[in-house]
Amino acid sequence: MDKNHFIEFVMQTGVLKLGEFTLKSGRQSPYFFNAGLFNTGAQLSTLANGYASAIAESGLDFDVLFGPAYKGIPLAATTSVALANNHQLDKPYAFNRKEAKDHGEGGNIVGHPLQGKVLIIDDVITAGTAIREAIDIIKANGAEPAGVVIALDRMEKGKTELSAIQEVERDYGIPVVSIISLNDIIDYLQTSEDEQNQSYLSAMQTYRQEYGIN
Ligand SMILES: O=P(O)(O)OC[C@H]1O[C@H](OP(=O)(O)OP(=O)(O)O)[C@H](O)[C@@H]1O
Ligand SMILES: O=C(O)c1cc(=O)[nH]c(=O)[nH]1
Repeated sequence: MDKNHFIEFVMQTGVLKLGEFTLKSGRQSPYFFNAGLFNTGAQLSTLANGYASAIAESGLDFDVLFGPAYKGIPLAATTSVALANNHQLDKPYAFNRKEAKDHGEGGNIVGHPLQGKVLIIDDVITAGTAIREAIDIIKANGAEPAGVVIALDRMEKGKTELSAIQEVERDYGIPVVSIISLNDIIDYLQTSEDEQNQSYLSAMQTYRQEYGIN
């Protein structure tokens, strides 16, 4: 699936919405990507195929897929299925509990132990907080991060003039692979014949000027 088809897919499913939203970072954004709305088997299958292709094309070497709670959980589970079905890559996966369990098997990692090189799979990166927390969990378990795969790179500044993603790549020496970026969404809106889409374009461009890296 190319980038424009992926954008059509996320707009049709309501995952990508244009409007007014408050982000985890406190930023007021004219768009929001809610991966929780990939909520049918067919949608998850299409999404997982997209992630699996991005992983296979990246050539990233890893031992375990890790989906940070909560929205990373179905992403890791379904992408591991797509990697096995489409790419003959049978990789183990894991996810964390946000609150540690103190009975039964205990702990806060579910699935395969975090060992060796761990590939993080998540929905979006804005300021990078969630990814840094995921890397801390991987390191606390004695494993090392191998890279990050996300659906949407919002291309926003992190703590410096670099993007949050560039800072993660610099600080941890790992690649971040994304299916689409903010620039792809703006390009798509620019060529869209839908008047409502067109009307959000200037808000998107203003937001990119304020928080974006270019
Ligand atoms: O780069 P950041 O500024 O950290 O923002 C992006 C993160 O915020 C959301 O997760 P959230 O922590 O809200 O958890 P959820 O998966 O439980 O919705 C989203 O799923 C990303 O992981
Ligand atoms: O920055 C966030 O909190 C955020 C942005 C976005 O597009 N989607 C999301 O789930 N969280």
